[in-house]
Amino acid sequence: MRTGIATVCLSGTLKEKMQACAIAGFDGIEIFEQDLVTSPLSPESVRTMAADLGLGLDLYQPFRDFDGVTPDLLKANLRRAEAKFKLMSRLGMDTILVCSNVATATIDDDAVRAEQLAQLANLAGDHGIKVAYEALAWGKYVNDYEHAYRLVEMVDHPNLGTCLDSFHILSRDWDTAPIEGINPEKIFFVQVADAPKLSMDVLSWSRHYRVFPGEGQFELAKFMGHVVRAGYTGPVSLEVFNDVFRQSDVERTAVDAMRSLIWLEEQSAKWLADNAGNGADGAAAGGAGLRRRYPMELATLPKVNEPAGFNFAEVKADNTAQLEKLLGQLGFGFEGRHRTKDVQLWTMGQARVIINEQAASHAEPSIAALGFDVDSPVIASARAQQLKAPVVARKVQADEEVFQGISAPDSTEIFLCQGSPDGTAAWTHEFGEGLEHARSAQNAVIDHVNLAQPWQHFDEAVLFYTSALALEPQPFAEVPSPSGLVRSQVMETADGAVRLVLNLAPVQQANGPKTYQEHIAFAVDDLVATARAARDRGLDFLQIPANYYEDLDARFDLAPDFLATLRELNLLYDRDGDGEFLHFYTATVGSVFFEMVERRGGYSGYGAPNAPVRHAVQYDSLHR
Ligand SMILES: O=C(O)c1ccc(O)c(O)c1
Ligand SMILES: [Mg+2]
Repeated sequence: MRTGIATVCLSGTLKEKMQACAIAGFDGIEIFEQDLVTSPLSPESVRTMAADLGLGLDLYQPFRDFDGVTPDLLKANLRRAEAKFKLMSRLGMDTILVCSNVATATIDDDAVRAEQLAQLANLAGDHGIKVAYEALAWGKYVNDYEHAYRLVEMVDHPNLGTCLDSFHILSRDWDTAPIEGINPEKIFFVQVADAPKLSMDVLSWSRHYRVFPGEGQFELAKFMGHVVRAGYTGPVSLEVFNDVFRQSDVERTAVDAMRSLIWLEEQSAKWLADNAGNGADGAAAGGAGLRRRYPMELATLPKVNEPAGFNFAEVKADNTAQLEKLLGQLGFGFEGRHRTKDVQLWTMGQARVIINEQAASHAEPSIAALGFDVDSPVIASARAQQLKAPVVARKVQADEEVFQGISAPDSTEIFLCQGSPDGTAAWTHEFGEGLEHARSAQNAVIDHVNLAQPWQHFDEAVLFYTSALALEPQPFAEVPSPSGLVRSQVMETADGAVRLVLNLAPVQQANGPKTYQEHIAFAVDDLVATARAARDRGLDFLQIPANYYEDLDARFDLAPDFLATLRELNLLYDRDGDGEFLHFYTATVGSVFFEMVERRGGYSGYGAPNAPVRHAVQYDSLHR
C-alpha cells in the first residue's frame, strides 16, 4: 500500500512538515494549497526538497467551487485552474483534487456539471494533469460519492477521475459496498480519516474533529476493503483536519499518523480475509473461502492476541515511605528487594506492585510502568516496534528475565511479559526475602489501571493501545469534576482481564492544585473485610460525603444495615442489570492513589456514577 499524508494534518512550515513525513516513513504527501502559498520556498525548491527526502508529491489540493456555475464564473474558474496547472508542472505534480462546489454553484443540472467538468478535463489534459473530483459531504448539489462518480462516467475523459474520502462517505452513512463497482482506473486518489461519532453539522465535524484511523469510530477497514476489492492501487493518504494535531509536535504527529496507516493496512487485510466470498469478491474468487490476491499489496504485522492479564504495576518515587505505608495498610506484603536494582516487590495474591526507588529527587510518586501477560513477548514486541512504538531499554543481569518494553504516548513504560497459566510470574524470584508482614489472607488481582493523559496525546494513546496491545476502545464518557469535564475512555480486552482507563485531565491552572492523578485498582473477593482490616491498620480512606449516601439510598433502596456499613467504611456502591460493584479509594500520594473493588455477579463497569464524587472529594482535599 502506498502511504500518504496531507500537509494540512501537521503543524509547522511546509519544510518542517515534509521533513517529518520523511522521517515517519511516508511514501508521498498531498500539498495543501495554503501551505505552499504561505511558504518562502519556490515551487522548484519544494520539488527538489521532496525528491531529496524521497517523498512523492502525490496530490495538489484543494481546488474549490468549480462546477455548476454560470458561464461568466466558468470562464474565471478555468483561468484559475490553468494557473494551478502551470504551478503544478513547476512542482512536478500531476494530480489535483477538485472538490464539489459549496459556495458558487447555482445550476443543479448534471448535464451542465458534466459539460463544465469536461472543459476542465480538456484543459488539464493539455497540461498533463489529472483531475480527482471529490464529493464534499456538504457540497451544495453534489455531496455523495456515487453522484460524483456518475459525473465522472458521463464525462468519460482520461484526465477526469474521482477522489474517495472516507470522511465524506462515512459521515453521511453512505453505503460503501458500491465502491466495488467503480472502475479502478477512475479512482485517482483515496483519502482516509476517522472521526468520533458526533452530532453536529458535518462541515464543523470535518474541519475540527477528524482523527487518524483507529482513533475514532468509523468502519475504516471495511471502507478500505471495498476500495481494495475495486482494484485500486494508488496512494492511501491521510487527510485529517484536527485542531489538536495542528498544534502538536510535528514529528510526533507524523509518527502517530504513520502508525494509523500501518494498522489500517493490517485491519483491511483482516477484513478482506474475514469477508472473503461475499459481495463482488465471492463472484471474483469463484466461491466462498478462497483467499484471493488483489492488485494492492497489503502488508501484515506480527499477530498478537489480547493480553491475558496485568503482570505488574510499577510506581516510582524518590521517597517511597508513603507508598509502602499505603500498600501495607491495604494488606499487601513486602516480598523483598531486587537483587541488583533499587526496587521493591509488594504483593497481595496475584496483584504485584513494584515500588521503584530510582526516581529523580523531588519526584512525587507516579505510575511508571505496567506489565501485561502476553502469549509471546518477542512477537508482541516485534508488532509494537513495527507500529513504531519507541523501545524501552532496561539493564538486565545475565540471569534475570529480559523484559520487552515499549514506551506509551504518556511515557508510561509498557512491558510485555510471559504469561503463566497459574498467574504467577517467574521474575519474582529475583527478589530477596521480604520481612514478615501481617499480610491479608485474601487474594487480589489488578482490576484496572487509570492513567491520566496529556490532552495533546489522548487520541494517539487510544491508537497506541488499540494497535500495539490489541485492547478494544469503548465509547468514551465525560465525567464532571470541579476542575473540568474529564474525558474518560475505557480500553479493555473482550474478557475484561485487562482494563485500562485513559482520562484526559483538565488543563492545569497556573497556580492551582494538581489536576493530574492516576490510580491502580485491585479486585478482592470481600471488600467489606478488606476495608475493615485496612481501617484497623490506620488507612487514610478518601472521605465520602454524607450526601452521597442519601442519594444512594434514594436510588437503590438499600437495606439499612448494608447502607450503614457503606457509610461507616467510606465505600461506594453501584448496581446494574448484571450485578453489583463495591469500591473504596485511598488518599493520594504524589499523583497516585489506590482503589479496592469487589465485583458481584457480572458487573463489568467501573462505578461510573461514583466518579464525580471521587473527583470532587479529591479536588476538595487538594484545596484544603
Ligand atoms: O474542508 C474542506 O474544504 C476540504 C477540502 C479538501 C478535502 O479533500 C476535504 O475532504 C475537505
Ligand atoms: Mg478530502
